[in-house]
Amino acid sequence: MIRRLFTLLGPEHRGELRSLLGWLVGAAVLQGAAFVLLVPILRALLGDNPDDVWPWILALVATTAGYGFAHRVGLLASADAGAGLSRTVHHRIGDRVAGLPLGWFSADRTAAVNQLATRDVMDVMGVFAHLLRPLLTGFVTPGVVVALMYVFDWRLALAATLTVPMLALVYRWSTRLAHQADAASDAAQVDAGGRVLEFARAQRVLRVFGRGATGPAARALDEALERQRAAGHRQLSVAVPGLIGFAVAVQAAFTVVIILGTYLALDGSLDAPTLLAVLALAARFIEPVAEAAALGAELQKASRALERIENLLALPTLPTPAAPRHPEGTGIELDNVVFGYEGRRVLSGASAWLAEGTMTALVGPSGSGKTTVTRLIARFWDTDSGAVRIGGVDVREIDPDELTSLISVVFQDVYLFEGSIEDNIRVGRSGASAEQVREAARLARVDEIVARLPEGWDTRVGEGGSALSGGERQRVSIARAILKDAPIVLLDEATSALDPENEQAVAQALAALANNRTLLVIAHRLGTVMAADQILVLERGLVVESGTHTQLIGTGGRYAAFWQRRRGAEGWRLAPGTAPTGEAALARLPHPAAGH
Ligand SMILES: Nc1ncnc2c1ncn2[C@@H]1O[C@H](COP(=O)(O)OP(=O)(O)OP(=O)(O)O)[C@@H](O)[C@H]1O
Repeated sequence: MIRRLFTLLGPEHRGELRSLLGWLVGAAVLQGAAFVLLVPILRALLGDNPDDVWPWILALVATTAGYGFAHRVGLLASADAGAGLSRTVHHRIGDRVAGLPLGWFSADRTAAVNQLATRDVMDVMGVFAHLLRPLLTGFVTPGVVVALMYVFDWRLALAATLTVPMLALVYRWSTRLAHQADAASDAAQVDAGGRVLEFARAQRVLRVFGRGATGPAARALDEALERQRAAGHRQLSVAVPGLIGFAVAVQAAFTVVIILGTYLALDGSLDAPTLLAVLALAARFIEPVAEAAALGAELQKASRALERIENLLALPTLPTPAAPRHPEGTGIELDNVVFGYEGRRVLSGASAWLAEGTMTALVGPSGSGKTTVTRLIARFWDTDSGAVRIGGVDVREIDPDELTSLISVVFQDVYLFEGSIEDNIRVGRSGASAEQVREAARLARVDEIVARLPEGWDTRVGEGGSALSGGERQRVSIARAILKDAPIVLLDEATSALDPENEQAVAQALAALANNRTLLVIAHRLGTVMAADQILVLERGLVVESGTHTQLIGTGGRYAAFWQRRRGAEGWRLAPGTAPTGEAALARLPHPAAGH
């Protein structure tokens, strides 16, 4: 366990931890020595020459002072090590989580990471802060006593030594029982935690259907909580016999020593003062040893927490290039890209070229992999085969920081942080001046939103940005991207129905963003599709058509069929600001499954 902790913490903490261990072991050894000094002191006091006691008393004072000092330094070092450990482990977890592919973050795993970063780190930290000292005292101190007893009476010392394997066996049995019970209870607890999260997240949907407190989600939660309660109960009933068993074993071991001591004393081969001292020692030891046994269960718990942390830290992150290359330009190439989620193929050889500084609209039926294409360009995942290149360089060979600085992503579901609109735009570039933020806001027409808000720029938008409409949130997000000024923009257009004014504002914001940038838009509005330099039609995992609106209409393929349909649709006018929302329209692109 200690070795695993050393590995987890890395070489920078090694010296500090070694000295902590040194002080704690030193304190335990001195404590054992101080206990054993009772024997010569009692012998001298009760012997023929009581004045012989003084050197022993001096030795006792020196040993006790040494123990006090080492104990104090050890205690302080324990607390420091605990705090340092939790900092380091939190950083390690943070670094690893930041490098994991986004696909890893399912609801269950998010709950597990939550538990890992809070409870598990605390449990592991507790090893240094609270467990190590009493555990060492419980094991090292009696060990030292037994070893030193050989100096005074080898027979009693031998008897005490012989009880050690028996104690060790019972101890292992008792901690194994505790381990089994705790593992089951931990699993039930994580499950219940996950269900609580799920229940809270699903509230909106559940309430719409009027099933908040009685539906299947609530039942699943109830059942998970019941399993947790039952596991807790089982945990106690399984672990308690082990603890009692160990306490009985400790008592038995000392009873053996005392009986032997009494026998030897009656026999005349052991003097009364030594017997008295042994009795005193025996009485003192039961408590720390039993306490250490109880802590063994805690140690097991910390060991399991440590294992979960180790497992997380062993997860493969997206590999970073050993010798990063700089892209030349911002043209994007999809070269025979094959990709699937957990084995389910989404893209099966998609190829396309997005010329630098142009706008490409990506269209295709729902689920055809449009969002996936943008994720692969931003390297949220790596392709299974084929390559995504930016400026001629495979994204896997570009330094991750450089890749991040090259790309702005505007999601469809824009998340706004608790704070003012200004704070939210500044996320794009934290060092931007107030003027730069205002200019970006003006270009994305966020200033109009600000004008109608009660406290203007200082209005707090609230977590998630619920104070703003979907189109307005997307305009804030576009302002972020304008401020970031990355040469590549990947944008998932808002599908929510927009009023004509908002529609026009979003279109203008997009136009401002497109300015000289390589822009890929998952287009849901026909106006956007029309404005693109190039349209890519994605279907069955392939780019089945590419070209301008005029070219694609001319070839009479998928896009043209969709277009014909739209032209026939009632009320459809192709003018900016009045185009019908495109999601429904694009969803009617002929789908292979529909036999087109
Ligand atoms: N994280 C994920 N894990 C597993 N499957 C996923 C994940 N994300 C998307 N998928 C699946 O991959 C397929 C393509 O999804 P993607 O979101 O790329 O399609 P899309 O064309 O953008 O769809 P839409 O227009 O509905 O947003 C879908 O079947 C989807 O269910």
